[in-house]
Amino acid sequence: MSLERIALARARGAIDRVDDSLLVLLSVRRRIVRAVATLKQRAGAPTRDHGRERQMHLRASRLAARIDVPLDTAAQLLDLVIREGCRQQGVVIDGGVDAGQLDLHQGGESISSATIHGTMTLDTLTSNLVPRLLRILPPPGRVAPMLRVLPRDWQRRLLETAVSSVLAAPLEDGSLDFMRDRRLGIDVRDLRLRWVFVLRNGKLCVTNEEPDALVSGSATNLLLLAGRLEDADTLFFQRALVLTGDTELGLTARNLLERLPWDRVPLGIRIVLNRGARLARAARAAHRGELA
Ligand SMILES: O=C(O)C(=O)C[C@]1(C(=O)O)C=C[C@@H](O)C=C1
Repeated sequence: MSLERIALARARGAIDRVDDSLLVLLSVRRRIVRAVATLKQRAGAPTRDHGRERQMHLRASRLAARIDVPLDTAAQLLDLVIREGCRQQGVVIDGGVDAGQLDLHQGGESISSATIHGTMTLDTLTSNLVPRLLRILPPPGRVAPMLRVLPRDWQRRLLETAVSSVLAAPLEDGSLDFMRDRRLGIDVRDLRLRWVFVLRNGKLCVTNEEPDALVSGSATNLLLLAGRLEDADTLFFQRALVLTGDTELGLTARNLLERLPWDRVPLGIRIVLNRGARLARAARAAHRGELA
C-alpha cells in the first residue's frame, strides 16, 4: 500500500473516532435533557423555551466564528440537537404537533405529575435526582472513544506533567531511583488505554516500550487508588487491581505510593483526584442501581 493510502486510512480512522465522540456526546445530551425535562415539569416551566433557544444559537454562533466553523453549519447543528431535545419532550417541531407529554419513561422509569406536584418532599426529590443525574455521566467504556480523540502526544504531555508534579518529592529525594530505566505500565482496562512510565535523566517519561511490570484495573479503581479513597492492599486483594510481570518492581512502586507525602502533592491535584474518585465511585454505584 502506498504511503498516501496508509495516511488516508489513518485520517479516516481519526474521522471515525471524532464521529463516535459526537454520538457519545449526543447520548450524554439526551440524558441531560431528560433531567431538564423532569426539573422543568417540577418547576412548572413550559416545555419549549424560545428565549433559551435564541440564547443557545447566539452562543454557538460566537463560538463557531472563533473556531472557524461556518455559521450556517453551526446553526443547523444546533437546530438538529434542539429538535431532538424537543422530540424527547413530546414536542415535534417540524410536524407542528405538540403532544405535550414528557418522555420520562426511558429505562422503565416513569414519574407521574401527581407524584411530582403532590407528595414529593425535598428529601425524596434530591434522593431520586442524585442517582438520575449521576447516571447522566457515561460509563468509562463510553468515554473511551472521546479520550482516544486526544492526540497521543497531548495525552503523553498531560500525564508526564501530572505524574511529575504528584511525584515531585520522591523524584527530588531519589526514592524513585528504583524506576531508573525500568518500565512500569498502567493499563486502564475499561478505557482501553495503557501508559508505560520510565525514569530517564531524572525525569519520568511516557515510553512506547513494553513494560517490565504492569498494573491493570478499571478507571474507577485506579482513580480510587490515586485519590487515596482506597488502599492498594485492599484493591489488589479484591483483584480490582492486578499486577503482572516483575512483581518486585510493582510492589516497590506500590510501597512508594503508600509512603508518598500527600501534603506535598499540589493542592489542586489532590482536590481533582479526590473529587474525581468520589464522583467516579458514586457514578459507578448509580449505574449499578445501588443508589436508586
Ligand atoms: O433547556 C431546556 O429547557 C430544554 O428543554 C432543552 C432544549 C434543548 O434541547 O437544548 C429543548 C427545548 C427547549 O426549547 C430548549 C432547549
